Amino acid sequence: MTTITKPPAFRPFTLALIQLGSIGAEKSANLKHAREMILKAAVGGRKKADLIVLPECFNSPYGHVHFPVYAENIGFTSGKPYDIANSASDSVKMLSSAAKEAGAWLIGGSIPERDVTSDKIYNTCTVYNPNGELVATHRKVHLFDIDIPGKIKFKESESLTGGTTLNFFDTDFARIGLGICYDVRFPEMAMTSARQGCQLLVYPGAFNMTTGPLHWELLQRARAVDNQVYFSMCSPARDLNAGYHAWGHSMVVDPMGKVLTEASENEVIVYADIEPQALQDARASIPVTTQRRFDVYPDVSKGIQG
Ligand SMILES: O=C(O)CCC(=O)C(=O)O
Repeated sequence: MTTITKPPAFRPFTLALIQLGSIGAEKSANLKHAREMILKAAVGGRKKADLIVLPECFNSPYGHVHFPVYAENIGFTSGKPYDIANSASDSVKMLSSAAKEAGAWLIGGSIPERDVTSDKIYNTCTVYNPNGELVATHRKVHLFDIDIPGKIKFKESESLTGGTTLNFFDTDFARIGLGICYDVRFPEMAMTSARQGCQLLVYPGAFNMTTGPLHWELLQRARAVDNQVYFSMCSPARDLNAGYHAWGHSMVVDPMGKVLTEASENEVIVYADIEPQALQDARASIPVTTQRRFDVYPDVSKGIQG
């Protein structure tokens, strides 16, 4: 059983979401554009961004046929130093050097990852500190397999495997929990991260034109209010010439469920100031975190991980 350490002191910081556009077939062009946008995001707000986020599947078109073609070997083991210079992943190398140049923490959206030992492919988020070190990864746990007749059918499990761990990382300003897109529909995951001390949960995502208008904001506000945490999802920009039409609307929600910032559907960088006081006020005024009745129902966050 892993012991969960005390989270770092929660301090004010600036979060930047890159709603990336122009994601095409050429991976090197996608990486070049993402790099330029990371450097732009670092300095483009009212204050310097402390944490920058890219969207789900930022280095390739979105679709199960593309994942095996664009998949890269990363080979990260949690808790062990990672040798960036000898990484087999061009995306990891770019993200590492961009985080270092930006001098900011970076949640590198997600990329298709091929695990060399098993040959399985995962939808994987990688995280970098301002020195460019790869400090955490998250493999999408819940695969996006849905079929809404006449609207959208998508089956990630045709080429991907679901991850088996929940993941967070510590910065000098907050503990941040990770998920990817469809993971947001499973409240147990966000609840577990919050109970492990995360003050902000970040899920790179790419909702669509059917579930986006109905559920994108609803789910984020629900997860924020359930857990009295900051919650954020970062989407690609909508491209009607692409095979998959992303909803866009990258957003940041505060612990009371208020939307602090929301993108349109175009390429844009949006910023939010994260204030610990808002989390403390929410928990003090509506004290659900101390009113839970584990004598009536079980604490499902126990025993999942930790
Ligand atoms: O849950 C949804 O409606 C969309 C999920 C999705 O697009 C994804 O997991 O990539």
